[in-house]
Amino acid sequence: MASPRDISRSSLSEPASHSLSASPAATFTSPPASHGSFLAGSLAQRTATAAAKQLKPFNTGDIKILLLENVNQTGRDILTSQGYQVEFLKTSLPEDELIEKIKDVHVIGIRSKTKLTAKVLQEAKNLLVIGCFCIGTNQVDLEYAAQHGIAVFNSPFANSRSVAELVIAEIISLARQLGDRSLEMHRGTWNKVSAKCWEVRGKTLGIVGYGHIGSQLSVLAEAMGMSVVYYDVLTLMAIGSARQVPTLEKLLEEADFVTLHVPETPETKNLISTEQFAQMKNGSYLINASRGTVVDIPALIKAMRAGKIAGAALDVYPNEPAANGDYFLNNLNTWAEDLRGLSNIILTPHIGGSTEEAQRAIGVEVAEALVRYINQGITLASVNLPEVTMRSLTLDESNHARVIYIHRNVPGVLRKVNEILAEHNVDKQISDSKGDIAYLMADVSDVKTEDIKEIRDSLDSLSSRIMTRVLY
Ligand SMILES: NC(=O)C1=CN([C@@H]2O[C@H](COP(=O)(O)OP(=O)(O)OC[C@H]3O[C@@H](n4cnc5c(N)ncnc54)[C@H](O)[C@@H]3O)[C@@H](O)[C@H]2O)C=CC1
Ligand SMILES: O=C(O)C(=O)COP(=O)(O)O
Repeated sequence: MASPRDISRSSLSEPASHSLSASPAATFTSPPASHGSFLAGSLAQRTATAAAKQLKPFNTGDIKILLLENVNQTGRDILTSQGYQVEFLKTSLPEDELIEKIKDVHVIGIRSKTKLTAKVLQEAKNLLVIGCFCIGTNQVDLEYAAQHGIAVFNSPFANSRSVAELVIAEIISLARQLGDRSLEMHRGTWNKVSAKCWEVRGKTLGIVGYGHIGSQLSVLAEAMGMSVVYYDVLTLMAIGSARQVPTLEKLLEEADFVTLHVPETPETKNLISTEQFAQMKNGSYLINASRGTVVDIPALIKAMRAGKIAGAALDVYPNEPAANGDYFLNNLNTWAEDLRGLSNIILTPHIGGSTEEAQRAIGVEVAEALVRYINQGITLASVNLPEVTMRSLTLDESNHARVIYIHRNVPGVLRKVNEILAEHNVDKQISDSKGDIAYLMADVSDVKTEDIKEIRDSLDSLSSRIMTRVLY
């Protein structure tokens, strides 16, 4: 019986194609009822990248990839150069269209907008791996993906500097009311004022979440003569003269500028709400370039109308549109009109990580992780599967197969797997677990096409199996 992630035998009889330009026609088995195994090649097809002296894993032209949300050209080039079939869209998709498209693909690449919920992922019967071409992975049901053997990769810090620089710009812009002055000039009004405009030198910046972005920002802010305090759920080493404070309340009491750099979690939902605004200094400023759910926006509107908060910069919103255009926030959020009517508020369309440098670096990092996973089964830097790596097989090892067995982490599995592999020569084997998911990789030598089928079928029959892949 055909297995869910099998590529059909008819396509396997064609030679592997790795051309840059053409997407080879590939035949796929129709989507089966449940997740299962992935046979990615036959022994007859073994070929190699001459330069790298590495074995090509299978007919890469059979792999279908859907890239959404304008993933950078660098990433697209890396994926197409492998010979994969790459479909590219500039926007994210509404849920019904996403469900239709995801049914067919082995790989999906997204950014922060596309919600890969359990409802969507359960339709993705062929899906092997998700690439988040961004930092945040809150838009993906990571647990569901792990339980179904779908690896998830992201780019943990390639856009951190871009976000930190945007925040620096916003600190000065808010202190000098630059947004309002510029708008007035655009409307033809000359309004030269110094009242309630400040230097940032000597002021205190409070950073909530001292991770990649928060700590980078700390360095830049100190260089401008600011004092830095930070609050984090972890005890973290201070950079420069920054100082960790024990509670969020303490930070809010001390800071002239509060900036948020936490992930979206149940704990960070409405982290800054009415009570927290009351704890902030009179005339202080709030910046949110983390996730829209972290700030209670109606409470912010009230605090700004009351003059408690002198200015704010928001880059992220609880509901964001799928594509660029003349939407505005009003269609998605009831408070949008009130927000737009406030003074000294900078509203940007989630551009914290949107620089050429960041997008190029993310494209390369995530695409390379996808290629390593698709071709070699390497899970290094995966956010939801155990990290397992083995070196690539070389041309001299053309009679090898790489067996990947993703399984429930229950007692006795290794014994059963080794009984299956015992008939062959296992050159290398490595296995690791993360929670109740385990990942095993073994390189087996002197195997024939029939052996591969037998190994795969035997592993598929084990009750612990989540997914089996046999490469080469
Ligand atoms: N606006 C934009 O374009 C971008 C937004 N982001 C957002 O920024 C967030 C932060 O990014 P990174 O600094 O790279 O993440 P990170 O994971 O390096 O740092 C997050 C820090 O927040 C801390 N934290 C978690 N929960 C907390 C809580 N309840 N209270 C206080 N601290 C808490 C963590 O311990 C960690 O130190 C991302 O999760 C993403 O949502 C990231 C990149 C671009
Ligand atoms: O990297 C992140 O988490 C971001 O928020 C940036 O998202 P984007 O790639 O601009 O959709």
